Amino acid sequence: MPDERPATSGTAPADAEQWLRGEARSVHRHLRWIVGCAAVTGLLTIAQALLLATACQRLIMEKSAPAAIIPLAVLLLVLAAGRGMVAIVLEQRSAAAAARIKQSIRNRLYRKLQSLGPAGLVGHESAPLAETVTTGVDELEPYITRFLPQAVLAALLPCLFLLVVLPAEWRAGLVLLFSAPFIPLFMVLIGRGSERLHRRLWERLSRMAGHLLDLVQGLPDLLIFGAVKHQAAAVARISADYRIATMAVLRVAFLSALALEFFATVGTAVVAVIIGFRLLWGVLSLQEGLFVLLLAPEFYLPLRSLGLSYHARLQGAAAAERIAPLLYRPLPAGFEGTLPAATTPPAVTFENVSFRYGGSRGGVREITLILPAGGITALAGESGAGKTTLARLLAGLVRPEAGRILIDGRDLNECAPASWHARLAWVPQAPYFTAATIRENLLLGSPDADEAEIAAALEAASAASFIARLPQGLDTRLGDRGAGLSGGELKRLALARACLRRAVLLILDEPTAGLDADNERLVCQALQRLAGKRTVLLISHREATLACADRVVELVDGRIDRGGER
Ligand SMILES: Nc1ncnc2c1ncn2[C@@H]1O[C@H](COP(=O)(O)OP(=O)(O)OP(=O)(O)O)[C@@H](O)[C@H]1O
Repeated sequence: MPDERPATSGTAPADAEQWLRGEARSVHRHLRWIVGCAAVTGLLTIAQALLLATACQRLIMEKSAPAAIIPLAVLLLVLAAGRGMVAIVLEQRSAAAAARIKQSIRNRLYRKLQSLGPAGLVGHESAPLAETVTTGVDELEPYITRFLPQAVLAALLPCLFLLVVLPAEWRAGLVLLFSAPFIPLFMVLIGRGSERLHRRLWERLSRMAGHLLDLVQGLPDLLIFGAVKHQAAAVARISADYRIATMAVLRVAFLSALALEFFATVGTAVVAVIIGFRLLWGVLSLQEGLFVLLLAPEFYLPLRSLGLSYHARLQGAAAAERIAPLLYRPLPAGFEGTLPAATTPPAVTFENVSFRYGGSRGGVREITLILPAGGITALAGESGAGKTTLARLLAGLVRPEAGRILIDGRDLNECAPASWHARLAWVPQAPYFTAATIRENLLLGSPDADEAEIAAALEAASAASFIARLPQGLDTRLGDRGAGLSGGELKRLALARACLRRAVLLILDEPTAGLDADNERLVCQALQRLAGKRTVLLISHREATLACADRVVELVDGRIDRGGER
């Protein structure tokens, strides 16, 4: 069931692990089952030890016939089966709790990323973000399915065992009582060092993921430039870094397992020696001695398992440290406002707008410009002059550092990106296409469009003719990033997609790049038909395209060149 909770807001928790435990509380029904299973496991273990000790007492000390202990043996088998079933329920409940928590966190993360949009995610690279939403959320699972149940078992079972061992043989009970704290103590001491290692492991993993993504996307260029060997060496280096970081984490995990085994073994051995002497001196019955001896390893087992799952704790805590700040990342001020739905084209005013990438590079400066409602305003200028930046500012993909953009007099800064995006359509320089059919790609921004609307949009973007030539027409499947069509055809498809959207503002970045003169003329005619009902911002280097605009504004080095206006 989808999580209907709002994308997380408020102040970020100081301790990410505390946040994760808070999340676990949302599945308290499952957690109660886990605690119940832990208690039942403890009671069944005690009963098993008692039955086994009684059976041995009767067989060895009281020389009973084997047939006399058959009921005890049957009961033992029933208890063993009971323990197995409780273990299955425990596992099922922990897995169900983990699935619920993961689904809820993932939903909220997606919605948070959507609310933040590109403007709110400036400074975040996409590969680590994708890693956080996918692998990062998965890494919470061992924390919930292994560490949390083990922590409950480790808190409950040893106390339960001590309660029955102390009255039976208090000396052995004291050995258990005083040796037990060493296990969590060493677990924490060793674990502290490995927290840093876990963080380093994650950094290496995201670096490797980002590098591999770049590599796969740029493979054709790398092949042509003959840089594959060099890149292969870089991949080998990054993978080696990751391997070294993984080995360091595993070394600590093995070391901690060794320390835990050592204390548990020494503790059990001391209990065995005490019981041995007390049996020898005849002050303890075989039944009592065996009962205590059987419970000694069971006493350490939950503590040892907790120690072993400490690795899962660190892994989950490291993942929570990446997820919680993202979930609680504040929306930029004013992002919550919504623009009312509009059917008329807006008038847009740039008032002294400045933006520089990273606060220092490129961008635009002190732009004052009016895009009249329903008109076509074109931006011209040399490469790097700031045209795309202005389009990105208008689309709300980046926010002005100074100045304001007014939509029908309303500051764009005060509006949630989603309500603004619902009003616009845009054709970027490199439009996004996914591995799906042409129809699915066309319907990306307007899922309800019917056949007649699709046909009209394709006609307007002069895309109908080339689609008609494809054997499967609109049902032709495209590859990744639109593979299967030429650059010019993809441009026309992107334009058709923009026409299809019932938007009141169109932003077109080089819509005619890659088109021949005939198609360019057709697209310009279509644009003129679209204007009137839409405000259009058109970016182009081509004179024939610029000619269809009502007004051409020239950008030079990030500023408007008033002398170049046409
Ligand atoms: N992501 C970025 N990080 C840093 N600087 C950038 C970034 N994107 C663009 N710039 C810089 O901002 C300036 C304006 O870039 P912009 O893409 O707006 O130019 P443009 O006029 O659209 O160029 P073109 O016609 O080549 O597309 C350039 O100097 C560019 O180097």
